Amino acid sequence: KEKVEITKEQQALMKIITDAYNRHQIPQDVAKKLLQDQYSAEENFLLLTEMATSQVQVLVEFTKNIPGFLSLDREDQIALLKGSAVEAMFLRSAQVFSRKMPSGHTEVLEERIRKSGISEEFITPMFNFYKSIGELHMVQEEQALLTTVTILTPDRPYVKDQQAVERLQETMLDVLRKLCVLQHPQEPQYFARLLGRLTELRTLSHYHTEMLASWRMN
Ligand SMILES: O=C(Nc1ccccc1F)[C@H](C1CCCCC1)n1c(-c2ccc(Cl)cc2)nc2cc(F)c(F)cc21
Repeated sequence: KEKVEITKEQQALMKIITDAYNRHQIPQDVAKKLLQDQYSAEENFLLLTEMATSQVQVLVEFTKNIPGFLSLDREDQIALLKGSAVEAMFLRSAQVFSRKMPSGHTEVLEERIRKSGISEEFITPMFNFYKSIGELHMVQEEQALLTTVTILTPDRPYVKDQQAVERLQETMLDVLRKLCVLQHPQEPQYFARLLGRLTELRTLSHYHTEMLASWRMN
């Protein structure tokens, strides 16, 4: 049984990324807003556009703290941000949904989202994803690293130097793999499950344009 050990520099890398991830949170808490009031489909659509816009700004600030990201070709940095923005937003939504809340709050939140204006056909795949993320009970380091791995996806459209992105992603995947083994010793396939979520995330993100276009306005 090989002894898994996170090196000093991997520890430092994880701390930089996790601190940045926690620092660059969404200003106003969307879950709190949704729990406080019931909004019309139009108001919900507006709220979504506001949240998604602020999320992109948060993502740009966050990526500046990923060691090596700013050394990538400038145009590739933009291609990575554009290519991962929707996935990062669904990943953040899933993490918001999976947060521990007082009993009954998650059910109200789910109901408000179901009734927000999203068309029926997307509700099930979306909540299946949110629940599969919730079941992982990720620690914040894993959440931060998973978002980082998502951003550093080499095969995004228009990325020129895919090798450079691949090297960075490999670095993050190595830390994430070790962290998973150490955090979930009783579940050797945990890391594989985690990466499997990224496939589900990509599929969900393909629906994004249609989800917006089919928003049920009264
Ligand atoms: O604000 C949102 N997500 C979000 C965006 C950026 C940062 C953080 C976020 F949570 C929207 C709201 C918007 C207002 C109407 C209800 C859904 N949202 C989604 C979501 C995201 C995108 C599509 Cl196309 C359909 C639903 N899933 C959510 C799950 C939650 F637990 C949650 F609290 C909010 C959620």
